[in-house]
Amino acid sequence: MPRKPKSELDLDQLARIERGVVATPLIQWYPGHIAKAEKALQEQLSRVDVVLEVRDARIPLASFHPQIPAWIGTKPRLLILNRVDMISPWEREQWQAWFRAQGESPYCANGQTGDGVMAIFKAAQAAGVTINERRKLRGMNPRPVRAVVLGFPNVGKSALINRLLKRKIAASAARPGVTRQLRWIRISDQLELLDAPGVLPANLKDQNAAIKLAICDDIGEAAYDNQRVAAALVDLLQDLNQAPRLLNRYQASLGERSGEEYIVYLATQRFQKDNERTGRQLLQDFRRLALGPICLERPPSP
Ligand SMILES: Nc1nc2c(ncn2[C@@H]2O[C@H](COP(=O)(O)OP(=O)(O)OP(=O)(O)O)[C@@H](O)[C@H]2O)c(=O)[nH]1
Repeated sequence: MPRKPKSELDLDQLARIERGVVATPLIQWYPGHIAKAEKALQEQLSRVDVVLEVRDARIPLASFHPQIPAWIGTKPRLLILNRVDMISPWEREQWQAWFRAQGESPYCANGQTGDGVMAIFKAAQAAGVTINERRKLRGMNPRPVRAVVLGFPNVGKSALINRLLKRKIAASAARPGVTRQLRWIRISDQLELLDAPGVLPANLKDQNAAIKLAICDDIGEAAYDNQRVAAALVDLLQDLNQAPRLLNRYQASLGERSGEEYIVYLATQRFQKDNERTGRQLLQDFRRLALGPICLERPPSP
């Protein structure tokens, strides 16, 4: 049986995206909430010396927030790939090499265990040395470096802050949208951090990125259909030659099925023909590592 082509944007949906309606075929999010969060954040950004940009290691490209470069201008920035425990060591090496080739040196971290956090702490403090040297020249007293932690919802910003602080101060939970307010937190005499709510671009036109964000639950208060997003995950696993993981987990082989067909098939085999529940379960299994550590993106070829 030939594989079915994946669903494409229909013209009406494309037109809505072009008109600036915040929508993608699968994912819909709420501009009011975003605008409010962004305004508050931009007000604070002028006070910030260094930016810690956190991305999800499972989707290092899709979790790039397109507005961050414009927001931070020339401020120093540390790139952090968090959730590195959720990808394989090989995938991690591939991505580090790719970023290095782009002139970036990402810090790899695990917000749950604190691995990699000390290096970030030191780098953020080091960025402040120049700032205080300049202040000294102007006859001003030194002050702690002010850093902001920025990234999509649920990428692990608060977990990283808690690890930096060695205690739980920032609310962190396994669902997006936990951090609601901007808050300055003093980490040490040399470092203050601004914990910001996860920020979503008001206008994400790349539907592939939106789907990956939804698969990883990095999309905040968005509405989407679990069944279709799970089908997209199956298609992605197939493209990454990772379909055997589905067989291992569910004893149901993908074969030549499309993602959508697989969900229906799996629902029949394992979930009393409940397609929605099957989609939800598959997404949950991926997010809880029941399918094993997997990076959903490969570094682009040079
Ligand atoms: N496996 C794993 N889980 C992590 C990691 N970092 C954070 N988490 C978990 O992911 C969930 C979300 O983390 P948060 O720190 O709340 O994420 P956030 O970016 O602050 O989320 P918002 O408040 O929505 O912006 C929590 O359950 C964390 O324990 C990591 O590196 N690996």
